[in-house]
Amino acid sequence: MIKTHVLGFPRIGAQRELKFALERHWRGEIDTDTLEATAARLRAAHWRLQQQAGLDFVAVGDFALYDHVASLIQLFGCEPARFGFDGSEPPLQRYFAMARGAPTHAHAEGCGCGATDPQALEMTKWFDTNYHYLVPEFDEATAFSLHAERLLAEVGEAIALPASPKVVLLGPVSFLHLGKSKVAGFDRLGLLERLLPVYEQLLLRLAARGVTCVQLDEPVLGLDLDERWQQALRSAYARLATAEPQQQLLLATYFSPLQQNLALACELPVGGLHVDAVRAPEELLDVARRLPRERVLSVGIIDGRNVWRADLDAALARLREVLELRGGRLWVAPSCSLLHVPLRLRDDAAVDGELRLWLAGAEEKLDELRVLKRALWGDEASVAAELAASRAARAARAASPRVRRVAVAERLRALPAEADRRASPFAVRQQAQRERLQLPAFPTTTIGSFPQTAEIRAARAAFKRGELDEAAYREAMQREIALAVHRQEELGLDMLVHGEAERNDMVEYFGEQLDGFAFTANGWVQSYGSRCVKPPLLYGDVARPRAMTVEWSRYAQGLTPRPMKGMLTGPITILQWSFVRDDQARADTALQIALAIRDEVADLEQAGIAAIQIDEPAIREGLPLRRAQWDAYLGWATCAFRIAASPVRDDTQIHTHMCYAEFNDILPAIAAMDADVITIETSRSDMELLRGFGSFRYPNEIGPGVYDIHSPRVPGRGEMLRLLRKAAEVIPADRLWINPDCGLKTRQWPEVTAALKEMVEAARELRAAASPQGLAVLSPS
Ligand SMILES: CN1c2c(nc(N)[nH]c2=O)NC[C@@H]1CNc1ccc(C(=O)N[C@@H](CCC(=O)N[C@@H](CCC(=O)N[C@@H](CCC(=O)O)C(=O)O)C(=O)O)C(=O)O)cc1
Ligand SMILES: N[C@@H](CCS)C(=O)O
Ligand SMILES: [Zn+2]
Repeated sequence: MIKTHVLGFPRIGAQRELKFALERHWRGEIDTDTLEATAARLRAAHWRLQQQAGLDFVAVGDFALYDHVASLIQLFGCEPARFGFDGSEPPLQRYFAMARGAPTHAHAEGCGCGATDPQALEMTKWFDTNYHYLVPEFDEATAFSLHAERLLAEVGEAIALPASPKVVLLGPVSFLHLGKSKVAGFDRLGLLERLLPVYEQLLLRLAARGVTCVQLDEPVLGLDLDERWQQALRSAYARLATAEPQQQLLLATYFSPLQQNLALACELPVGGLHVDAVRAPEELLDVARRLPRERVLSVGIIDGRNVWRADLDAALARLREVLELRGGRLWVAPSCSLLHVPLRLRDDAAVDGELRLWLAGAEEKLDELRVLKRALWGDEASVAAELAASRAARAARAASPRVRRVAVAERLRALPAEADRRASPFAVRQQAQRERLQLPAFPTTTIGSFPQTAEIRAARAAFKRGELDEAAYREAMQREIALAVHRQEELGLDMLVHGEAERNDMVEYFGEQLDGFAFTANGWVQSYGSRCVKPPLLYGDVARPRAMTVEWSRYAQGLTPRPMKGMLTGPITILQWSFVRDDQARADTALQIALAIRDEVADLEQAGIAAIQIDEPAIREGLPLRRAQWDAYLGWATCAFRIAASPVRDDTQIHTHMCYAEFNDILPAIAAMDADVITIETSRSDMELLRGFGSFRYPNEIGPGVYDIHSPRVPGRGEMLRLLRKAAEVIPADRLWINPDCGLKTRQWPEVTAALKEMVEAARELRAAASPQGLAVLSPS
């Protein structure tokens, strides 16, 4: 029996209905019922799409108002004690308090309650994707209890449709693995025994509600697991297998090969196993042979991480091989949840007719599953037209003259060996840059963006609708830039930025201007909570037809005698946050982007810009999930960065910026990027992340973030000074810069000016404290 299903579906809505409803709710404009009604409408619409495509189940439990891991924290009753919930608060209020750090009661001015609002749960990247989940917090006191009302209500909605629900949950071992031990040395795996009974209760409740299939995602099977975590999987599933009454448990893995966990995954006593046959095609037949015959094998054959139309002939051939080995009990699915692709692409107004045919968003992928199922049922004739259309579209893409540019390949081939090296070592460059820039000790700067105000977005929306002409749009953006420059001068910042007003997004903006990229009108993908991104589509060889940022930077520099940092996004971040071609190695694509950025760097220097920042926040996120592949990736990724960064003179200062990262994993690679200055996100870790840079003796200059930009809270200079003193314990003071953690685009101007004022004051106090004895008083070296 061949069945089709999805592991999860996008939830934000084709017109971002969920985003707008959430933001209205947070502004107090709509109540909980109205928000919930929007969410229910979206779920029903998405289930209908799944039904229309003939899926055997609709996915339930994949929907979340903010994040599916945060939903599990509530489902399992392990909201961290630090939030101080007393049980009287409505669940949704607690949910958003955890997600956003919002106060549990509105502090009136001078309400005197003395409480500091708890910080939101930490956000971190979901494996190697651009989606952020909220990190569960565990300690010895963590207890679990079942709060299944919301999930059971969603199951009820699906049954009422009527549809057959398959409930999708993160499995117990991945849930613990993805969480964080809040106390040093606390072993969260020890909580498994407490957690499993709650999973058992849940399975019973779901069975009682008529749910016959539960998908338990254990993506940690794609990681290098030590024996303890492997053993945890064994004992967890041995126990869940005995839960009565049994429904079919489908264990799902994705994003990465199983490798040393393959035998384990095949042995676990569950009803079925889903594997990612896109990321690990080489393992499929091995799994098909090993998995006991009575179990379901779910083959993730449609790429859930990318937007290209599938090669259905190849997929059918693979699936038939599996069928031959196993007989029936074959399920067909996308490789992972479709959360990571836009809902619909084939009618996107911004994509030209030729390119549209090459694409498949979530809805189009459902259709591909429909075609595959019919063909596998032996009814290939009924889908012959669809198969032919798919074949023709793939062939057209492969043959399209838009994909290949001979000059790009030739330029890469001819690139001199020294193209990824600066002319002189850092010490020589540092001297030249100090002479040119004349900055004070502890120079202050920001990461690039200033608030993307409603006015900025409205002006851009009007420009895109054709209601504002190009000259008027340019003037509007120049006014914003002038405002940002003026405010920075008033604040007394040392190295200025133009504020990125003209950018819709730090990646999409470049995608819109580079050849080889297309962009969508509505290809939104959730990044976190209500925030979305529209990843550009990188379909062909990359070239830069003209300068992309120079005019804005030149304009901004013309407004001030202080140095203005040019602002670019690096090749790996552009690669990682775009939907990239699947017909050539990612490394080759990265090098092509690097050449385009290199030309922009050279043009900025030519325009008199003395410092150029090349952001690479996604370099850590792009790290393969298996350590054995790290060196190869880091080799080409750092090379791509250096190619972009190296065409400049010694006295042009190259900055890079990274946020979100467990930097310590990749310190040698960060050093190998050889940026003159790196700014990093460190404030939320209380500078602990910086220690690695200290012990590694990171050789160049560093700006450890001194305040968290994710919160509207304005930190005092005392807090910043404390962090800076901690930083100076590990980094020589003459190499320290002072800056926020990341860009300020999501913040409001009043918070920004207040926080930066404190930051500049902190720098002044530090300078005063450091003289006349010299900076050495602050520094260990
Ligand atoms: C640093 N981060 C980024 C990641 N990935 C990227 N591709 N870019 C990033 O910056 N990954 C990690 C983090 C994630 N962080 C964020 C932070 C903020 C957002 C965000 O605010 N997204 C916006 C959409 C941004 C955008 O594209 N804006 C466009 C369109 C704006 C829009 O919605 N226009 C309205 C009309 C507006 C009006 O009339 O007032 C419309 O079209 O209806 C623009 O500025 O032109 C979001 O709203 O979610 C994302 C990730
Ligand atoms: N220059 C970008 C970096 C974000 S990671 C910004 O400031 O928004
Ligand atoms: Zn950042």
